[in-house]
Amino acid sequence: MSKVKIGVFDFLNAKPLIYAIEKNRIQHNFELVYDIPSQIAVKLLNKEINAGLVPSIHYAKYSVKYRIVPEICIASRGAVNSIRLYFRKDLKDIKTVATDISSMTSVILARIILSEKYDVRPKFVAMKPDLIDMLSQADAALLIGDHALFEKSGYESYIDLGDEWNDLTGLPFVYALWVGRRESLSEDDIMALINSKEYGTQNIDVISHEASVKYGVDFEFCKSYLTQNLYYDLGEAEISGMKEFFTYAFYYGVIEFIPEIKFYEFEKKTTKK
Ligand SMILES: C=C(O[C@@H]1C=C(C(=O)O)C=C[C@H]1O)C(=O)O
Repeated sequence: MSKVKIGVFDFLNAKPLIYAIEKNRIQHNFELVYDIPSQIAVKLLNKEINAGLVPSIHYAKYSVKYRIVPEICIASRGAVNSIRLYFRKDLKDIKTVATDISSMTSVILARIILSEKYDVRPKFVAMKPDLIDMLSQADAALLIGDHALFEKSGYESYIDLGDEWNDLTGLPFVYALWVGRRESLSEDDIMALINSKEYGTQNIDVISHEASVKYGVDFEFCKSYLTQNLYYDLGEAEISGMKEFFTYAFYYGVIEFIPEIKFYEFEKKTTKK
C-alpha cells in the first residue's frame, strides 16, 4: 500500500504528536514530510502531501476543502512561552513588525492583540527568524516555536501571545491542527494519529530527555513547556477559542466568512488490553 504523506514541522511543540510515528512505536502507514509550518500549509494546498499539521488559520482560509482530525491540536490555555512578540519601543508606538516566515496563525494573532489591546495597526513584514536582525529592521519581532523557546540573545522585552489571548478572551488558543481533504485520510490513518498523540503525551519524560540533549537545555524546562504551556486535546474549550479566533480573523478581513469546524468522521476502535 502506498504511504500517506503527512507534513510535519520539527519544533519541540510538535514532538508529542509525531514522536511515535518517527520512532515507529505505533502502527501507521505514513511518510513524514518535514518543513516549516507555513510551508506545510502550502504543500497541503498544492496536494504535495495528503494531510499535515498546519497553522489553524490555514484551515479557516480553505475550510471548504478540508476536514480536521478530531481530538488533537497544539493549544495553550494561558502563557505558551514560544509565541513571543519582542519589541524595542513602547508597544503603543510601534509602526512595523517583522514576522517569522514559519508562522501563519500567530501573525494574525499578533495583529488582533496589537489592535485590540494596544490600539496599534503596524505594517507586517515576513523575515528569517533572527531576532537581532529583525529588530534592526522593525520596531517589533514575532518569533514562534523553537526560535522563540531557545532564543539565545537574552532579550527580555516581549509579550507572550498565548497569555495575551487568554487575557483578551478567557479562552484557549489553538495554533495547529491535523488537516486534510476528506478522502485523503482513512479511518485507520485517523486512529493512528490519535494513537500517536496518546503515545507522545504518555511519554513526555522520554521526549523531554531527548530534547534536553538535542537542544542543550534542562529536562525540566522541556517537560514544563510540554505539560504546563502546551495542550494537545482538542476539547470544547479549545473549539470555542478557535471559533473566537476565526471570528476576529473575519472582522479583520483575513478570511471571507467564519468557517464551520468540520471533522473527519470515524468510528473509534477501542483496543483490547
Ligand atoms: C505553539 C506554537 O504553535 C505554532 C504556531 C504556528 C503559527 O503561528 O502559524 C504554527 C505551528 C505551531 O507550531 C509554536 O510554534 O510555538
